[in-house]
Amino acid sequence: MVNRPVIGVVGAGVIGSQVAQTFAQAGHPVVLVDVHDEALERARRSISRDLRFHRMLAGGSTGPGAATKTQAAKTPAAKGAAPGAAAAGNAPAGNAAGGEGESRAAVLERITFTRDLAPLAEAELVVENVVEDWEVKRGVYEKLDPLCADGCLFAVNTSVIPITRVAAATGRADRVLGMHFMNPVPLKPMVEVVRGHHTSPGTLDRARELLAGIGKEAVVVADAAGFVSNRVLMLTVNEAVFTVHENVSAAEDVDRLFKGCFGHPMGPLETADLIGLDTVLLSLDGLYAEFADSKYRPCPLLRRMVDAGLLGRKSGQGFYTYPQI
Ligand SMILES: NC(=O)c1ccc[n+]([C@@H]2O[C@H](COP(=O)([O-])OP(=O)(O)OC[C@H]3O[C@@H](n4cnc5c(N)ncnc54)[C@H](O)[C@@H]3O)[C@@H](O)[C@H]2O)c1
Repeated sequence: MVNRPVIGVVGAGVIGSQVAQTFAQAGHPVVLVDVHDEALERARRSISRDLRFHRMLAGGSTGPGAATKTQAAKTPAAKGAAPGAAAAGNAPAGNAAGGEGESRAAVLERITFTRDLAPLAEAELVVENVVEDWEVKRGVYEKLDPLCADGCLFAVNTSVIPITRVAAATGRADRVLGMHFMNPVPLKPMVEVVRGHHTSPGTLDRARELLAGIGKEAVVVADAAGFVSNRVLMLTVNEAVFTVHENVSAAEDVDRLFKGCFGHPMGPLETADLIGLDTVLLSLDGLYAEFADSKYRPCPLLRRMVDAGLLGRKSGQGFYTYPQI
C-alpha cells in the first residue's frame, strides 16, 4: 500500500469521528483527539459499528465501494404516523486505498484515539471539528499553531464560522482553509471547500489532492458565514421547525413533502436530527450574529428542544426517536 500522510482530526463528535473513519479507510494513519474520554470511546464504537455494517453489505470488504453509513432506525418522536425510511446518502465514496477485504481491525488500528495533541506534530493536515463555538475553536488553534509542522494545513470543519477569522488566530493564514464535510461523511462524494482571505492556491491544490485520495470532489467557494450550503440549509431547517411550532404540520409530514415532492433523500427535520439540534441552533445563532439579519432568528421550539436535551440522533430523541447503541 502507498505510504499516506498522517491526518490529525480534532474533535471526535458526530462529524469528527466520521472524518477520521473516512481517512483511515483510505489508508491514512489518523490521530483522533478529543478532550473527553467518553467522546473517544463513543467514536470508536460508532466507527467499529459502521465498518461492520460495510462488511455485511459488501461481503467482507471495508474498502472501495463498500462505504455506507449505518442509519439507525427511527420513529416519530411525538405526533402522527411513521415517516418513510430515510436514505441519507448519495453515491458511495470510492476510497482510493484501504484495500478490498481489509479487516475492520486493520482500519481501526490505523486510528490513534487520544486526548493528547502532541502526536499532531506528525500530521500533514489537521481537520478541526470541535463544537461550533468560536471561543472553543480559537483556544484549539492557539494550541495547534505552535505544535504542528510549518507545512501542516489546518482545515476548519465549521458550519458557519468565517475561515478568515480562524486563520487570523494562527501564524499560517495562507495554510488555513475550510473543509465543510457533509454528514454522513463516508457516503458523501463532495466537500464544500472554503477559500479564506489569505488561503494560498498551493493550499487549495493540496487540499483537492488529499480529498481526491479519499474519493471526494472539492467545490471551492469564497468565505462568508455559512458559505453556500449552510446559509441555505439552516434557513430551510429553521422554517421547517417553525411550521411544526405553529402547528401547520406534523414533523413527519414536513419531511414526507420534501421527499415525495422534491425528491430529497431526507426531509429537513430528519436532516436536523442527523446534524444535531444543538449544532443547528449554534449555526443559526452564528448566522444571526454575523449578518445581523432577523431572517436567521432561531425558532423558539428549536431552542426549547435543545434546552430539554432533545438533540436528535446523538441523544436518541429529536423530532424522531432513535435506539441508542
Ligand atoms: N454534525 C454535522 O452534521 C456537521 C457537519 C459539518 C460540519 N459540522 C461542524 O463540525 C464541528 C463539530 O460538530 P459535531 O456535530 O461533530 O459536534 P459534536 O458536539 O458532536 O462534537 C464536538 C466534539 O468536540 C469536542 N471538543 C470540545 N472542545 C474540544 C477541544 N478543546 N479539543 C478537542 N475536542 C473538543 C467535544 O468533546 C465533542 O466530542 C462544528 O463546528 C459543526 O458546525 C458538523
